[in-house]
Amino acid sequence: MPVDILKKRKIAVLGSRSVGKSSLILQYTENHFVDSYYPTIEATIPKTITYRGVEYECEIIDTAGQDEFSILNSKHAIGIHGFVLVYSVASRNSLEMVKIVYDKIIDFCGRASVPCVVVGAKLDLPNSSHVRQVATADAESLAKELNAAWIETSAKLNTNVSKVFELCLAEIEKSTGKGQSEPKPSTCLLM
Ligand SMILES: Nc1nc2c(ncn2[C@@H]2O[C@H](COP(=O)(O)OP(=O)(O)OP(=O)(O)O)[C@@H](O)[C@H]2O)c(=O)[nH]1
Repeated sequence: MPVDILKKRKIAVLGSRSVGKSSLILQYTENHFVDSYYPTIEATIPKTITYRGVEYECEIIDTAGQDEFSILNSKHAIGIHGFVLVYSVASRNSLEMVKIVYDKIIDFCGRASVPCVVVGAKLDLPNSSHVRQVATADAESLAKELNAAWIETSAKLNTNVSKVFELCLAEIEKSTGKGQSEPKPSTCLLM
């Protein structure tokens, strides 16, 4: 009888400070939301995800918020199968940070592209022009440029939260080469 290969996937969640990375993960893994803000240092959360009838043993890596000057931690680039890049729909800067972080990952890994989902968080915030700073069309077009999936979510209302991780697994599977049984995690570019 064939022995099933345990499908292990590492997913890193990156983006600016306070965009809602931890809240997204907490809602997904523990089904609750907290209004208070506690800056993340770093955490790895195990989660078994069943997607299209297949069980994946995932490690979701929650990271401290990045800015344009932060250096990408090698742990958040090497050995990662898929990336969730989060911005807040109420922060234009945080969308710009998605592109900056993506470019840092690409530079680090020396690959033309990496499996990625761009996530617009805090969808529940009022849709008025003085709150919402990111038009869906702008975010969608950035995701297209990065060859990434895109979705808007609310961790507060649990909208589209599980879809984020399913999309990420779909992107990872898409990147698996023909004849390859398992996707290659990102590696470091040797200079
Ligand atoms: N309205 C609303 N607020 C949210 C949502 N998600 C997160 N928040 C709030 O935004 C703040 C920051 O959320 P975090 O999840 O800690 O953000 P983070 O990106 O992990 O922050 P860092 O650890 O600094 O990188 C908290 O006060 C959350 O309650 C959401 O979907 N809707």
